[in-house]
Formats: sequence, structure tokens, C-alpha cells
Amino acid sequence: MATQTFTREQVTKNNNADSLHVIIDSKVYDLTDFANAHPGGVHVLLQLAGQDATSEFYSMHRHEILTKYTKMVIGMIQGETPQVIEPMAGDLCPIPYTEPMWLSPEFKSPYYDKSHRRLQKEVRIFVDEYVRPEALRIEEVGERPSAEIIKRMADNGINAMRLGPGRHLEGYNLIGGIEPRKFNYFHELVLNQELVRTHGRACNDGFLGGMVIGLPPVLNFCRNTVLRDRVMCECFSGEKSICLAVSEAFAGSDVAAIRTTAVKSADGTHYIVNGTKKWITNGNWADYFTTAVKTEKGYSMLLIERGEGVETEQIKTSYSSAAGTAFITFDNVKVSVENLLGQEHQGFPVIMSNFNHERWVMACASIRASRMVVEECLKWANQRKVFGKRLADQPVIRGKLAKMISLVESGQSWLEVITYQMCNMTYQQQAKSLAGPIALLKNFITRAAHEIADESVQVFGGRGITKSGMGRVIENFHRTYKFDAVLGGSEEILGDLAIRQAFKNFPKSML
Ligand code: HEM
Repeated sequence: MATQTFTREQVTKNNNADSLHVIIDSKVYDLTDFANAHPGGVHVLLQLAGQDATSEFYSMHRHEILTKYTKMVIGMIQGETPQVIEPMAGDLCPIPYTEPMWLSPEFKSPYYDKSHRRLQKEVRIFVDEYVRPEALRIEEVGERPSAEIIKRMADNGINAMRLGPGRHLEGYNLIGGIEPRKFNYFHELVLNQELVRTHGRACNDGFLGGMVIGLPPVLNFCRNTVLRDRVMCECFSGEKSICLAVSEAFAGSDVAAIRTTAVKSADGTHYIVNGTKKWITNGNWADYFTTAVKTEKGYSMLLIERGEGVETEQIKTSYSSAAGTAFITFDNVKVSVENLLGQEHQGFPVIMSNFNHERWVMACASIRASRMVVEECLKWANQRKVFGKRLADQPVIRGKLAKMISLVESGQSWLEVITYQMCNMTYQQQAKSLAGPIALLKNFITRAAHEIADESVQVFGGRGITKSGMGRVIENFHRTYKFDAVLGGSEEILGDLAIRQAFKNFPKSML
């Protein structure tokens, strides 16, 4: 950091292309060599040469830009101290409503103890330092996450923690020093909500989203324990990757319409699998495919390894290829009967068993992503000036902010109430009593995301539909929030499921 000091008077003399200085937040920047390369053009800089450009700078740029250009700082204005808070890795955002209530010092919560707070702190630092830079890179270039970041996650037990509480955590060192046996759904909620703070939607799925839904059927239903433990260890370590292959061109939410077949050999030792799968997250690079197939008398689940007859191809969707969304072809693939998950012809319970957890994970992530959009809007409304005032001084903008905040806070509160029930129920009880509430929760949260995406673009205007610069988080969210509304059961299917279940449990006496 430059230590030289200047008076404002001295800076005014550097007011042309040969010596172009500006003041931003009491720091003096020498933009002479940068001016011609400035993405906003040289003229705007010349118009402010020698002057205080703080207000103009912050109405056009994210603060993080300055952290990339510290070399241009040549000194400070005498007797002044910078006012803008420099965010550090792990920091909480001090702006109201930008963190869940339990993280604000003035509020209490019955759900979180010291271990949750410790976990939150450590995961946030981890995400700020390692995950976000990698996430932004892969979101942009459309690549799978690097082996280094997956290994780093593995070393912190994060990959195993993403499958929720259970015996699979035993023997792992968990970030935050959480004892494996004490890990509960609130720890998982914290992890999910921190990991999603990457400002990219596809990369979140790229970071082993396929494992979160593809591995549980193996852990819970693979009878060959040697195979089960091998696959589990390989996936948690990041050495191999797994995905869930259920949907097809013929079958999305309508799982029963699948056409991929598995025919058992005459000697009963293996199946021959033929068919296709579509929209499979992480499928493009997966080594294992937890696959729903049609067998002679029903549906079955098979763990298929990449090998002869398995072809995968990237599908271009509206989010980045970083998620590895694939079209998969199984062409006479030989699969051992040892790889059958659960009972033959009774695959439906296996397919369904993890849906609640998947939907709850998506709800955790989607509502946190919506909160980040609120954060962007609050900051922008504070720094952007139109018609001579801050955006926040316009009642119409305040109305939009109020609506977005209310949606986020309601979603988070409902999520926490449901998570509390999960902590006090067995997996079977959850399946029986929480399928409806979780379906409605996800439905509500993605409807809220729809409203938030729409309102936030209106707040940001042209920048909300521009991939780089101030509005990039908004643009990404608006382009990708539908993934949560469609994947893991569409809004319509989930609403219908919840109400059908409610009527199924309708007491007979209530006429
Ligand atoms: C340290 C000084 C500055 C640096 C390092 C800088 C850097 C940048 C960068 C990287 C962008 C690309 C867009 C983005 O990523 O947000 C940009 C855009 C822009 N800059 Fe600057 N800038 C500086 C000062 C200024 C000043 C003083 C103005 C005066 C108004 C200005 C006006 C603009 C404009 C108009 C754009 C286009 C942004 C848009 O339309 O959204 N910049 N600048």
C-alpha cells in the first residue's frame, strides 16, 4: 500500500491524459497508463481527472474491482481515512437482511448452537478463499471443478457432510470440528447455505451436485457392502464421481414413463441395459450412474459403471456447462446383479427414498441464493443515483425491496421449522410426514425466486440483463432460477403431491 499523502489541491493538477489522477474513497489513483484500457472508455475518466470520483465510481462498479487494481493507488489524501469497508474472507455482511436472522448479533434462535456458528464461520472463510474463485472460473469457462478444489473439500469432510447426518460421516475430520455423531440437519443447512454463496448457479451443481442425489441409493440399498464402501470412499475423496440417472426424454417428473430396459441374463449373473437418459447433472464426467431401469416385472435401480456401451454427451442448457448436464446412452451395457440397489422390480421406493432430502437441499440453496440477490439489490439501491437521488429514495424501489425481503425471510423461517422436524424424526418418519411440507416448501421458495428474479432485474435495469459488471449476479440468477423450479420435481408436481397427501390423510370424521 502506497504511503505518500497528497492534498486535494495537488491532485487537481493531474487532470489530463498525460497525468490522470482521481480520488476514490480518499485514495489517490494514477490512471494514466490504465485509461486507454478502461472498459468504460477513456472519456469518462478524463471528465473526472484531478477530481474526487468516489460517487461516480461506486455508481458503476463493484467495490471488488478496486481490490484488483491496488497497484494504481499512489497515496492517500492528507488527514482522511477511507470510509468503504473492505470485506475480508469470512466476514458477515452488516447490511440488514443480507444474512439469515440467526447470524445477526441482535437476534436469537432456538435452532443453532455454538457448533453451528463455528461451522458457519469456517465454511464461509473456505468458500470466500477457495470455492468462489474456482466457481466463478468454471461458471465462465464451462468446465468441471478442478481436482484440487474437490480434494480440498474432501480433506475438510465437506463431500461426506453433504449427504446429511449418518454413519457415512464416521472416521472423517469435519470442518468446524463437528463431531460426526453430533452432525444434524442444521449443520447440513448451514453448509448448504454457505456453499451456495458462489454467485453462480451451474457451478453449485458442478460441485458434486450429482453425488448428493446419486450416492444415497448406493449407501442405503447396495447389499454388496464391499462395493458400497468402495464407491462411497471414491466419491467422498473426489477420486471418482457419481450421478443420478432417472429422467429421460420420455420421463421427467413422470418417473413411471421411463423406457431404459435391463434384461437379466439366462444364468442370472448380469443385466443388459439399453436406453437413454437426459438432463443428468454431472453425467458428462461421472464414473458411476445410479440408474432407474425397467425390468421384467417393474422398475429397478442399478449402479452402472462407465465402460463399454456407456456414452455421455454435454447438453447445452441455459446455465453453464460447469454442471456437466448430460445426455446418456446405454448400448448393451453389461451390469452385474451385484450392482442392483434394493429389490429387483421394486425400484420405486429406492428412487423415491431420497427425493425429500434432495428437495430440502434445493430449498436451502435456492432461498440463500435469493437472499444474495436481495443483498445485491440493497447495495445497488444505496449506491446508484437516478434523477438526482439514490434508487433507495424512490418509493417504488423500496416497495420492491420490501417484497423481496419478505419472501426470503418467510422461506428461511419455514425452512428452519421443517429442518427442526427432520432433526426429530427418523428417515422413515420424514418420508411419511414431511414429503408434503417439503414439497410445498420447495414450491414456495422457487415461486419466491421467480418474483425476486423479476423484481431484481427491474431494480438493476440494463445491468440486470448484462453478464458482466454490476448486474452479473442478477443476470445469472434471472437466467438460472428455473433450474430449482424444474429439477427435483417441478413446482406443479410438488404442489399436487402435497395436496393429494393432505387429502389422503384427511380424517374420516371431518365431513
Ligand atoms: C480505479 C478506477 C477505475 C477502475 C479500476 C475501473 C475499472 C472498470 C472495469 C473493470 C469496468 C468493467 C465493468 C465491470 O467489471 O464492472 C469498468 C466499467 C466502467 N467504468 Fe470504470 N473504472 C475506474 C474508474 C471509473 C470512473 C472514475 C468512472 C467514471 C464514471 C468509470 C466509468 C465506467 C463506466 C461508465 C463503465 C461501464 C460500466 C457499465 O456500463 O455498467 N470508471 N470500469
